[in-house]
Amino acid sequence: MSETNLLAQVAEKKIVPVVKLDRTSDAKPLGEALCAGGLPVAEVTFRTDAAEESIRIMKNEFPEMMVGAGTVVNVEQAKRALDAGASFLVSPGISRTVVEFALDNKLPVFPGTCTPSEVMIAMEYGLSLVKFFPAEQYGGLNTIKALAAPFPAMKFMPTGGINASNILNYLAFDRIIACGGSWMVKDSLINAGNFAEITRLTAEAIALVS
Ligand SMILES: O=C(O)C(=O)C[C@H](O)[C@H](O)COP(=O)(O)O
Repeated sequence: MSETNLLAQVAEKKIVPVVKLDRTSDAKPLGEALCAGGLPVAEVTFRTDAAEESIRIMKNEFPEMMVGAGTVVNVEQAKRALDAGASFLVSPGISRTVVEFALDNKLPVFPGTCTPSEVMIAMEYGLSLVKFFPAEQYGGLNTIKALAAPFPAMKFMPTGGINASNILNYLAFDRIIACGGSWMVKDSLINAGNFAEITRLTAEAIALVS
């Protein structure tokens, strides 16, 4: 998928569920739960060893899903994400080697930023969307508004501490195209196999932002 199409899809959905999977066997039911809730999107974080295979499983089982890799902190993980079929990469911070690998492989990449210098590094690479992480802890919407002002072409995807009670505040700012978050896909729900609750929270989140 081209970066333009991917950005359009992310902007349409407005939410990117950030997932941590301990077991690859949860990948299929989680994909099902997200699709059933109306949000066929997942950022599967490389915080666990299950990430690579889970991305592969979700892409195979649900070809319509937009499955990206999160917490990509080095090129080795970026390669594994590409090999598994990830549609995009997200990092908690900005790594030049990860961004260069993504650009060389035409894989959309959304690095984490929270300072003007980091946004400027993203701009040097021609990126048009960055993650703002950790959003709530770094001052939330007020900080994003101040940070966005000098960079009129840059769009932001805040992540960290966002949930059903504050997402609408973020999305009301037109430079924020989507928010990342784990509130509808909490580890505790996944590990308990409570996929019905994941579908319910996902549907609730989609209804909220629609
Ligand atoms: O691992 C990464 O690369 C991250 O960026 C961390 C996740 O984005 C946040 O953990 C999600 O934040 P919560 O919605 O507050 O759970």
